[in-house]
Amino acid sequence: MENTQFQDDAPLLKVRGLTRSYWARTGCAEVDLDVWPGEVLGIVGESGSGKSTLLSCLAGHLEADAGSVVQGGEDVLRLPEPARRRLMRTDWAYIHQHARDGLRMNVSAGGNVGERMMAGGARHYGSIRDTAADWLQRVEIDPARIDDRPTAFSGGMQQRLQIARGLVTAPKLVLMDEPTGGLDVSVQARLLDLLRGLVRDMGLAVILVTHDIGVVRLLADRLMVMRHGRVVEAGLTDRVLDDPQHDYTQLLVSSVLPA
Ligand SMILES: Nc1ncnc2c1ncn2[C@@H]1O[C@H](COP(=O)(O)OP(=O)(O)OP(=O)(O)O)[C@@H](O)[C@H]1O
Repeated sequence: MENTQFQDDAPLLKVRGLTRSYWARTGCAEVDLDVWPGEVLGIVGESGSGKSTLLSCLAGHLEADAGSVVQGGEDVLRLPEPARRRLMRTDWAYIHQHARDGLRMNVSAGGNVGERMMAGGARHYGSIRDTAADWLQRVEIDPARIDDRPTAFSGGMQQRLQIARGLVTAPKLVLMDEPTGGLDVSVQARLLDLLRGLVRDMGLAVILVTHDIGVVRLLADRLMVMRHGRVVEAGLTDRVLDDPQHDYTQLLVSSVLPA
């Protein structure tokens, strides 16, 4: 008989030994991490520390050289391509730094959200449109703009639309790559507030890559610090930021390192 107690206590995602090189250069090396349901794991490090390589391997945008990424007893890295794509369209979401990488710019705002619902099996046009309108409202976009294309939106609106598109299927896991990067400071603050509310309300598990300590302080429950492709320190966010153990983390926290 299966041990349900154990299953309830199991991490949502278990990553072991994830490694990816670019010829002789290390992208990320032997990364281990667990993500628990409903928690935000922040990954920080200076430019070139391997954050994007790690996230890209998890998302399947990049092939790992070694390691495993286990969800529900299955190694996601070894899924056949169609199953992997299905996972990314339904149970997982990826929020790109640049909204245009995660949106279809020549499709209406409602179409962008509806398309993802349809990939998850929704078929009824009326309810898809209603849900899309609800989601626009949820991310503070006027639902009257449902038929506008993202090209007519500001950068902040585009990012909020990308978030609506990603979250409409209530994914189990959201991978975020610098979700507030490249936006004005005031727009960033509003977006962070919105993200924090959505993460809390939906109980989302998130892996959040950023070089911005302020972003992880606000959003992340736990933190992992990377350097030269390896994890140098990990722990509860407050502990890592307020009492960093590793010299590199101390430098990072005191913002001496370049972004
Ligand atoms: N396509 C590539 N070809 C060769 N080397 C690469 C490539 N992409 C990344 N690298 C190297 O891998 C290492 C990790 O880079 P990565 O982009 O993952 O770091 P990062 O922490 O995400 O940096 P950033 O914050 O600037 O995006 C760096 O040494 C980088 O030069």
